[in-house]
Amino acid sequence: MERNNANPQDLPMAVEANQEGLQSNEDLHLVLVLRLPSFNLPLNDILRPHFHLLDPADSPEPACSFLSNHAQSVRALICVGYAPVTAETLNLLPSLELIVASSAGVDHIDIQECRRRGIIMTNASTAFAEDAADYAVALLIDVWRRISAADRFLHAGLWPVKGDYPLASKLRGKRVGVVGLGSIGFEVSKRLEAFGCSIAYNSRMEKPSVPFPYYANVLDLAAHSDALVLCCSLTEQTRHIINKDVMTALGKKGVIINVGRGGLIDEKELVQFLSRGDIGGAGLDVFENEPDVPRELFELDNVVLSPHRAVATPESFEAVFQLIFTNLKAFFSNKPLQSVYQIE
Ligand SMILES: O=CC(=O)O
Repeated sequence: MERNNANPQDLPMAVEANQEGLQSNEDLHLVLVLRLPSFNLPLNDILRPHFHLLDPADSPEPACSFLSNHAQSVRALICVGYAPVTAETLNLLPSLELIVASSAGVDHIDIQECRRRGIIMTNASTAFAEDAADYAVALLIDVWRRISAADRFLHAGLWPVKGDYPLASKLRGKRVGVVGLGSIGFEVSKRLEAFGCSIAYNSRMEKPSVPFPYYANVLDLAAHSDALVLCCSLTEQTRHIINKDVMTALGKKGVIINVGRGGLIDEKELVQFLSRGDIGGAGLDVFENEPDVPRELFELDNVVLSPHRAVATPESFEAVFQLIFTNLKAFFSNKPLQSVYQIE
């Protein structure tokens, strides 16, 4: 999947030219890049003047032997997109200290093995937060106001035939439960407050600095919400956090928006609940088995579907490249990292 078609020279990167007096490739810090070959970002071109990049995808050698032969002393790894970083891969990298992920979600990385090894991880949710939040709110407005469904009604020429389109639902006054109040969830709550919604949240821990009511479990949050917006990471603890009981608690008018990961929802149950009208609607940017989307969802007018695009704008990719650069530079200069992913 091509994530960005921007040319490196078009990127208004604030990455200054080699200010540290690095003269040759040998002077540059060694960084391993792991990416699926189809992931073709201009990131390597941007980083190459500053770091000595090892990219197995550019080599004819099989990845395993490339890592064994060339990556024994690598201390920093950039994981581009959703390239899996398994315990087996990590075993081939005995000197690894840092993984810089270019994504917000890190469920493709064996984070427990990282914790065991004391490997620090950074992710990109701060760089993606605004775009992901805009998209989540857009999906919610779309479901409540039935914009995509009304669009289909007009495209099908049904207005003159069927008359006025049914009324939809107002945002102001609705209770929205945000699941995961990290950088993305926080941006969602700021936006929805401005629309006159009341916000409550569930997160790994209560956040004392946040004025919204906290629910320690999602079931209680669902029982007190008109919509749930899922913004949390997919981990062993959050897999299928939205299950049958939570959907029942949310109720027949309840709406679910997911910009996190498909695995946060028991998708088979969701399809059943939506098909029976046991919840009110859904806006889904992510799915359990992407790019496969349950076909039943295509038939439902109260469901808005999107192909995992919530975070993706050229501007957010620029911010991610900047973040990756800043974190790598800080790491090699023994300075504090700009963003650290807290492994539980
Ligand atoms: O889903 C997108 C991401 O995790 O960056």
